[in-house]
Amino acid sequence: MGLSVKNLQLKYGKKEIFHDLSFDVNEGEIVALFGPSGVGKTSLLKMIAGIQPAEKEAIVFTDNFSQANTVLVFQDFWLFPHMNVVENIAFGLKAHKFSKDEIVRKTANILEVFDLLGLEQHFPDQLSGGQKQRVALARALVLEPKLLLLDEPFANLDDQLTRSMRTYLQRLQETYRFSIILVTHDRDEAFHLADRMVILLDGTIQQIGKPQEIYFYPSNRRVAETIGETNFIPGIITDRCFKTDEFDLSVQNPTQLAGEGLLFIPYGMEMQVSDSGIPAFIESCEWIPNGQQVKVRIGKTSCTFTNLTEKVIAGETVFLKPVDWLQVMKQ
Ligand SMILES: Nc1ncnc2c1ncn2[C@@H]1O[C@H](COP(=O)(O)OP(=O)(O)OP(=O)(O)O)[C@@H](O)[C@H]1O
Repeated sequence: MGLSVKNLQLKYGKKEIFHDLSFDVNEGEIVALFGPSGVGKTSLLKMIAGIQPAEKEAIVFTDNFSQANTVLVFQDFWLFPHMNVVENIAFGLKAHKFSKDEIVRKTANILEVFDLLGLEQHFPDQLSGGQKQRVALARALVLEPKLLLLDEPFANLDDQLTRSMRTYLQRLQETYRFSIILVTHDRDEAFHLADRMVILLDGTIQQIGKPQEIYFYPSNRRVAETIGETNFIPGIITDRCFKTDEFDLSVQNPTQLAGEGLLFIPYGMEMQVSDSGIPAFIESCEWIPNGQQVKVRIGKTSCTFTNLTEKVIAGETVFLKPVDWLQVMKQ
């Protein structure tokens, strides 16, 4: 392991932001902290970094992790405007009292790793967004942290730059095997980068799991809605059977619901176009880069699917069979 957060609380004055947060971060793991604005993600990173107080024993470093080798990179980079690129990168090394020779060697090395050669004498206001971000990451990684805390690292970059920076970060992480806690609003970013996601909602952790687990099997309706791309079909649950006027289906019923409930089908669930199953009237088909986005009506409910096994045509009625188990939820 590396970091354990145990029953962590946060209040500002009388206002409780979160309570009882517990999760672990393992060596070499990328954990995405995902939740809406104001849920306390930045405060949590600051507590882990030790720049905001936390209760004793609530943040525990193990193995060779420690607060001293944890580095936080803020959303807006916080580069020192009066220092050039080299001075910004060397700042932390000087503060940690590395020798002059070591500072020169480490700085030269990281400039190369981050593709910053030629920009050494530039000041932050002479750099593009992507370059500033690379300097901010270089300044953090030159300290060789075991744990890197990233607060919305790509929020100020355009889509193309974000994609290339994500790949860049992944490559570095694979090479140096540090752990990352990544705070993000961006679901796709979390899906793309994280080994596990921590879903923070309404002052508590709602679910911890691999991105695919959370996408296909969210623990409740709030998580499903926060992740997005959700179809909910109302019906009646009896044991492991879900029934509507149009179809019935064997389902997963992890919380043993009974009576009125919802069948949850994420847009990306693989649905086989078949000669029996859920009857679906095809309302429209749209081309999307990953295939076809199909809008259908199932009973009275409009649904969207992006992973049908066959092409379909608007106006026809087909039958759909989920390739995997579907899950029911409370209304
Ligand atoms: N020093 C402070 N004093 C009082 N309230 C604060 C302080 N810092 C943050 N807050 C409040 O605590 C809540 C959580 O803030 P925080 O920045 O940690 O959330 P967040 O999830 O990171 O939000 P965002 O995604 O918008 O950055 C917010 O309502 C914020 O206004």
